Amino acid sequence: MGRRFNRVLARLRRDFQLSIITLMGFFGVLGITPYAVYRFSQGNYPVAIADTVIVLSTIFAVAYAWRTGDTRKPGLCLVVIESLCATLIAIKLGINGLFWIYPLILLNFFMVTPLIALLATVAVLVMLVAYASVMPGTVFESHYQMLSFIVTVMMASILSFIFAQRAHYQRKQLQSWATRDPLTGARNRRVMDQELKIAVANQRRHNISSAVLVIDMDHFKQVNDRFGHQVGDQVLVSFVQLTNRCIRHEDRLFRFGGEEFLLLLCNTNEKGLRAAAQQLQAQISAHLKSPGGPVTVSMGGAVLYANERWQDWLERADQQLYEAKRAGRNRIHIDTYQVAETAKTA
Ligand SMILES: Nc1nc2c(ncn2[C@@H]2O[C@H](COP(=O)(O)OP(=O)(O)OP(=O)(O)O)[C@@H](O)[C@H]2O)c(=O)[nH]1
Repeated sequence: MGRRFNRVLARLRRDFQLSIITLMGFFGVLGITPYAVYRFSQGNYPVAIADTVIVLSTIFAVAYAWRTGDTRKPGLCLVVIESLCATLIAIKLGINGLFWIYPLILLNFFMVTPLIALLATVAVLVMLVAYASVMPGTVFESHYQMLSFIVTVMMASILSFIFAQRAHYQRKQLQSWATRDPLTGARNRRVMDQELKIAVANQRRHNISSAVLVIDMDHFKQVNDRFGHQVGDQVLVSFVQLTNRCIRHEDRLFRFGGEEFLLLLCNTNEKGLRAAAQQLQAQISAHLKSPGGPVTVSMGGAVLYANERWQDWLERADQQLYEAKRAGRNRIHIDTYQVAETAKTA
C-alpha cells in the first residue's frame, strides 16, 4: 500500500501534465458535484445533466490519462465537453451561470496548448453572445452587462494566454537543458540510460528487438591539437547534424562521452543494424571533414538479446567498438549472437 502510494506520488512528480489533469479533475469533481445534486433536487434537469456530464467526463479523462499516460487526448476532450456544458449552463442560468466561465478559462489553459485554450474560450464567448443577440434578456440582463462580460473574459483570456505561453516556452527550455547536450543538441547520457531501459522493457513485453551502435571519432585528438578545440567542436556538431539527417524518426542519437556517441535503433535486427551502420558510414565518409581532410569514425554494434540487462548490451557494443579501433579504425564491428553461441560451443 505504502509502495503503491509512493509510486503514484513519483509519477505525479515526474509527469507535470498528468499532475495538472489530476489536480483539475479533483477540484472539478469536488466543486461541481454538489451543484449537480442541488440542480437535480430543484428539478432543473438540463443544468443538472450538464453538471453531471462535466463530472463524469472529468473522472473518465483522469482515469484515461492514468491508464494510458496520454494527457493530450483527454485534455482536449475535456476542454470541448466542458466548454459546451458551461455555455449551456450560462444560457440556462443567466448571470449565475456566467460565473462558471472564469474557472473554465483557467481549466482550458491548464489542459491544452495556449492557442487551443484561447480559441475554446473565444468560441464560448461567441456562442453566448450569439445566443443573447437572438434571445435578448436570457443570458445578460443588459447590453452593459454583456459588454462588461466580453471585456472581462477577453482580459482574463489574453492574460492567461500570455502567462501560459511563457510557462510553455520555459518548460520546453528546461526540458531541453535537462535532456540535451548543449554543444551538439544530441540527447544526453541521462536520457540514454532511460531509453535503453525502455528498449529492454519493450523487448521483454512485446518482443521488439532494438540495436545500439556506439560511434567514436578516429584520431579526434589530432583534430583538436592541429586546428584547435573550436574546430573540434564544429566537427562534433556536423557529425550530429549529418547523423540526424540519416537516421529514422524513431531512432535516437545520444552523446555518450567526449567524442563518443550512441545510436539507438528501435525495431531493428542485426541485418537492419548492419545496413544502418553502413549507410551512416558512407555519409560520414562523403561529408564529415575537418580542415585537415575527412574525419572517419569507428562503430561497434549489438542487437539486444532476450532478457539481457541494458548494461551488458552496451558492454557488448563497446567491446565491438574496441575491436574496430584495434583492427585499424574507420570500420564497423557488429556483435553477432550466432557467432557468440558458436564460439561458446566450439
Ligand atoms: N573539441 C572537442 N574535443 C573534445 C570534446 N570532448 C572530448 N574531446 C577530445 O576528444 C579527444 C579524444 O581523444 P582520444 O580519447 O585520445 O581519442 P582519439 O584521438 O579520437 O583516438 P581514437 O579514439 O583512438 O581513434 C581528446 O582530445 C578530447 O579533448 C569536445 O566537446 N570538444
